[in-house]
Amino acid sequence: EHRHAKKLTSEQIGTIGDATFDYVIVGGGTAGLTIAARLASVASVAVVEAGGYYEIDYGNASVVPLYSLTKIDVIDPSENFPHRPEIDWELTTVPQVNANKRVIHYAQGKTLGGSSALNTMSYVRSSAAAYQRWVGMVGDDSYKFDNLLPHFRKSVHLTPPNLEKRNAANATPQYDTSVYGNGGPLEVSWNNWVDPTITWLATAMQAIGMSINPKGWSAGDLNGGSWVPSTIDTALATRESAETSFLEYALANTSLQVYPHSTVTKILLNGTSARGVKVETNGTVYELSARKEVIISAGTFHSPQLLMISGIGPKATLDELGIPLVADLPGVGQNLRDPISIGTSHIVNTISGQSIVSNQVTEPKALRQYKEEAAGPYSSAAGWIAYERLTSELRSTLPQSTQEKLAALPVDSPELSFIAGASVLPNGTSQGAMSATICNTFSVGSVSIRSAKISDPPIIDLGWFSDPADADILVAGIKRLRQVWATEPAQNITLGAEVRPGADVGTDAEMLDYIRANAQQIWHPSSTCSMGKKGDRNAVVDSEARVFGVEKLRVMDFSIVPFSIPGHPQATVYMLAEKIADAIKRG
Ligand SMILES: Cc1cc2nc3c(=O)[nH]c(=O)nc-3n(C[C@H](O)[C@H](O)[C@H](O)COP(=O)(O)OP(=O)(O)OC[C@H]3O[C@@H](n4cnc5c(N)ncnc54)[C@H](O)[C@@H]3O)c2cc1C
Repeated sequence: EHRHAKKLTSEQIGTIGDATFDYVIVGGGTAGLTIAARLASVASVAVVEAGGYYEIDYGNASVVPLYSLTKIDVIDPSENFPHRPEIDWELTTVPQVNANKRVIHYAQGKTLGGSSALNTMSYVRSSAAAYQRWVGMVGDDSYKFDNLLPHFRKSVHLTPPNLEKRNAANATPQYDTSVYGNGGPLEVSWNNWVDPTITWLATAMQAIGMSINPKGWSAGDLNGGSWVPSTIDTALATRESAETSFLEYALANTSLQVYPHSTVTKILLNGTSARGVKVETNGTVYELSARKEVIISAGTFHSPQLLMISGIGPKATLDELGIPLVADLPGVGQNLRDPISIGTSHIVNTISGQSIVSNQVTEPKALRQYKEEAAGPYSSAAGWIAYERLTSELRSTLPQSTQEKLAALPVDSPELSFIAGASVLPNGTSQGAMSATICNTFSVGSVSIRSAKISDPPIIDLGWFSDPADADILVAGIKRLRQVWATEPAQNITLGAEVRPGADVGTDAEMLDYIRANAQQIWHPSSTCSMGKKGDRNAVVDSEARVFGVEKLRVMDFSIVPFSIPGHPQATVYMLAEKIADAIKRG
């Protein structure tokens, strides 16, 4: 039941053919729909999106919260990933030389809502310390957490957790109501059901010091543990994305024009001034002109691709491909940061959402609960996340060079995050899982192009472990998680020996090997069009997202975040789009 999919009316679909708007937005994803909705309240705006409605193209897999962990098969990172070209860009990386030459499939939403339509829905802002670091990198105090707070608040409508439906006294979310916001289009709340296995793992993390953070994950302090809020419509227990929030809002309140199933193939320029974009819809090619600005919101991999194809990027790359140079910006595509993660798991004696819905006896009740009450296992996505700085004991086991790198980071920003999860094996057995993810990626990757054609996918090198510090920190992460598994609450539920990494992975060297062979992305890549100060090596846009050296052109999506920020991206993406929309309106 595609409860949310609203078809566009004929007046809301852009007419194919040359046309002129005040603003043309490239990409109807998380950032693109947010900024389009805000600008459309004061100007004429077109948003061009390569995909359609995910609710129609991908069905319940992209709508039912539990499925964000299971049925979204496009998140398979292996080379043999299932092909779903209607909602995924099907990007793959070059072999990762420091990760056993693995080729990684990197899912990215190709649909209205972009990656907010495929993500795991966790809504987690970064730390005040990280935003302070951002202030230093761009030389602009407006990036202090306190100054960003109004923009965070503007996007959100908070619904308090439904404790009756959650029915788990030991999983009552603690949070600071004052920081969320209540007037925005984006629903943020907590799941209507709590997974029992995750409750045990959360208790185990608390047992070794990851105590509950009373303010939760939106107040600028990422330390301790918390029941994580989600972008979820709790009344229906369905995914909230940029499409169900900002696009719906804009369609009801503005005359935004949407060009679905349409691909921007090039930015059009008059000298060094953007004048519009070239678009292709079902083989028809036309131009959309922008009286005021073109805004690129095509995501971390496609925004740099589009800039380079249009002559904005590293001169050497453009020269090699015979692309006429418009602006020599060496930083385009050059500062890719991808946080890396490693998992641990045990067989457990507890039930989980997935074990309930995969059992023929218990599934019908779960389905009834979901359909009739918007509750039960199907209504529940992510659960518990803890953030931590390394304990001094574990820090002292790291190589000196890695300790020095960590010492250069802000003192109150976390170094590892731990996510609790649960899954079911084919024989119906429950498995408890905890992963460790680095919060500050030192390794640097890149995005480049193989031709001037948008249909040729970008060349993506995630650069995994190009800086050995990242692998060292993951070794510390495995050790920390083994301490969690050794606590009484975890021991109460585990059966048999560790499944992953397994008893044969004991020494640091064995753990490093294991990490190179098994580490994964958590789909938070950033920084390929970094914000920075003019002339800085990686700087592509200024603090108002304007592309250096090109007039009337901005990039506004997660690619402009200048480093890998702790936390989860989407809260910051929505906030940034609000902030830049305000700047444009003021300007
Ligand atoms: C599997 C997965 C799980 C995740 N889990 C979480 C999570 O739990 N919490 C969290 O905060 N973040 C999570 N993320 C990350 C988060 O969703 C993204 O960082 C964020 O949505 C990126 O927003 P964006 O606007 O930069 O790009 P996107 O939302 O990806 O938008 C880019 C849009 O541009 C369109 N586009 C690209 N090129 C063109 C073109 N040439 N012409 C027309 N359209 C084009 C794309 O189709 C897409 O719609 C996850 C991501 C994934 C993939």
